[in-house]
Amino acid sequence: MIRCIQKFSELIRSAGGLQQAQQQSQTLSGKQQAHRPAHALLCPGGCSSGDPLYELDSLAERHPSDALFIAAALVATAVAEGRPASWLEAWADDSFVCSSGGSRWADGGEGEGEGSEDEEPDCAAEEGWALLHTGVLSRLPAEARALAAPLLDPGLFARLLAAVERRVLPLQAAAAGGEVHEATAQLDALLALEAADSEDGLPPHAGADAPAAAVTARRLVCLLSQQTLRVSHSCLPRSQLQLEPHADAPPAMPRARLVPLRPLAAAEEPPSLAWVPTANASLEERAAALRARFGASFACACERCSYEARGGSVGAPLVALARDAMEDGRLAAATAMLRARVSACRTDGDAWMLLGTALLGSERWTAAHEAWRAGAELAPHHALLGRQCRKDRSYRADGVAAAAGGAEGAAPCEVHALAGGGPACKVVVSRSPLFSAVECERAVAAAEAHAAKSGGWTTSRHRAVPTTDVPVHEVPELLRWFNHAMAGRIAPLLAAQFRVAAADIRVHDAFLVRYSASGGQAHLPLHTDESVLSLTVVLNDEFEGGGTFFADLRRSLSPPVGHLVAFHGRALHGGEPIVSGVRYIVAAFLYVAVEEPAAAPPLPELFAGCKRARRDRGDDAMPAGGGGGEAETFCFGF
Ligand SMILES: O=C(O)CCC(=O)C(=O)O
Ligand SMILES: [Fe+2]
Repeated sequence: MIRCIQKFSELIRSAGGLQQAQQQSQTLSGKQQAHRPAHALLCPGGCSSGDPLYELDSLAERHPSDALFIAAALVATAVAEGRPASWLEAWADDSFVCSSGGSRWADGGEGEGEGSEDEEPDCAAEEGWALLHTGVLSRLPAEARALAAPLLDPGLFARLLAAVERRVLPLQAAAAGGEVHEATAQLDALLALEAADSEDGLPPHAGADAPAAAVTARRLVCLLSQQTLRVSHSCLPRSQLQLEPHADAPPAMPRARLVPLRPLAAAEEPPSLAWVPTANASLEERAAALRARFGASFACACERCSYEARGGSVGAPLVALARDAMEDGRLAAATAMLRARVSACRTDGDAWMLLGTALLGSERWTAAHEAWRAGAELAPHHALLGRQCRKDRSYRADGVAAAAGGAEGAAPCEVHALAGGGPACKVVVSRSPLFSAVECERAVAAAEAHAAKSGGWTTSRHRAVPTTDVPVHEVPELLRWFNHAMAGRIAPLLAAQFRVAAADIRVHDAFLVRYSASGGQAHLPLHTDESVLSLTVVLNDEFEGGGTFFADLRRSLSPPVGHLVAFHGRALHGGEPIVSGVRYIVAAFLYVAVEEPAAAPPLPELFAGCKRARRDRGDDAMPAGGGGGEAETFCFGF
């Protein structure tokens, strides 16, 4: 049996997004990469009977409540994180709200309610401490043992157990019984205690700049049912633990649960979690971590280990392995697995779709679109592939590829060089309008009419940094206008400015964006686009503020109606907040078709030096309204 205490840092990371998740009522996803030192100290997985941690596990299991388990987790956390004994003392000794009865663990007078004196003395506290003490010390390096000793004190452990029974078990019961208000109120009190700790100069719980939500996670760890944690290890885990808002209306107690990371690789696949860091860890690194965790004879037999050990194997769940690799950012490995999959099973639409996505993530735009096209032909009933290909066709039909002329006659531009150095590392702004006011008005009217009859503007087509928009290819009038403009006016301008062949420019996505100062979206946070080149076309001027903000330039560019701003997709930029009115633009993400020799990245020399930017959105380069958090990559939807 493998039972694991907790993936603390995963919970903390999940909880970091908790408020966001509550707002967006969506669960967090994606495999978390985490170091789990507390778990490593306590996990009985791989141990056999006689090992103190195995015995502690059995003792905790025999006990009717989770108290022993939780108290041991707290001690292991304190040891693993180098906390002072006062951190555990604060847990054990505070006069924290105690709404339930007394404790069976309390030693002489520590238990609060009636009953504690009368109950049978329970030797599990002593026995539990002895097992914890021996087991944890045996896993610590010699030099860490002296530091851990004060945390492994028997009296402190007994008081901790008492406190867990007093405080945590009622919380658990309240949460389980649906008394979410009661549980939330008590949790708040715990958080107040935590805040007092920090004011006293105790180390903050999850690093100096951890968000407050991380603290919540620490406490919530204690609310988890042991049952949730009885899951075996796999380097290709089926699930992960996540904190989620309670389904009931807020204020409600968030809860942790196992969430699937992917579809089953095989019908009989058992549930699994990764108990060692697996993202970007080699077979050897994982094996070493697993041996350290589960004992010298532990050998992982998961699908990923088997596949990697044999250098690829027939019958491996390639799509599941590829998804996992993509989550870790191992895109070349994912691409190879998916290529193997689609040559073995040419009609696997999911594999073709993912292959395109992996190629896109590697900025192999041409190959990505080609994979989607080939997939749609071979798996004609695959809905996503079908949509993608219809979209690609709509921008090609009478569009960019038809641009006969080269750069000759292209409209002149004002050029702003960006840091990075390559010839494409710049922003260009047309010196004269490319579009008449009438054309722009018509485009806006077409988008508004489409939104009115099709249920409104879309707000979630783009994953990381969504705009409020209407996809150009879904509005025939807009599409005709846009394709015509691309071929005749935009592509020649881009060809002249960015030294690419006009006929090679392809549209990856195009959309008409609406910003509103009075409700709706008023700005777009800093981000990079999923494109080789991007452009915006200004469609109106009935607003104040606004413009396309460029971090490198530290300013917004906001030319008059009909003008175009174009830049390479790696430039960090955003939509400057508007302060009044409504702002409309067309935005387009473009790539350049290349004859791609199998593995070469496209246009290496053109973009040399233009690293894809990753900076905080809260950077002072961003004017008010930028918000906090990470700069994101703008990914398209349909
Ligand atoms: O609002 C703007 O000017 C920028 C829009 C943008 O960056 C985008 O849609 O990706
Ligand atoms: Fe953008």
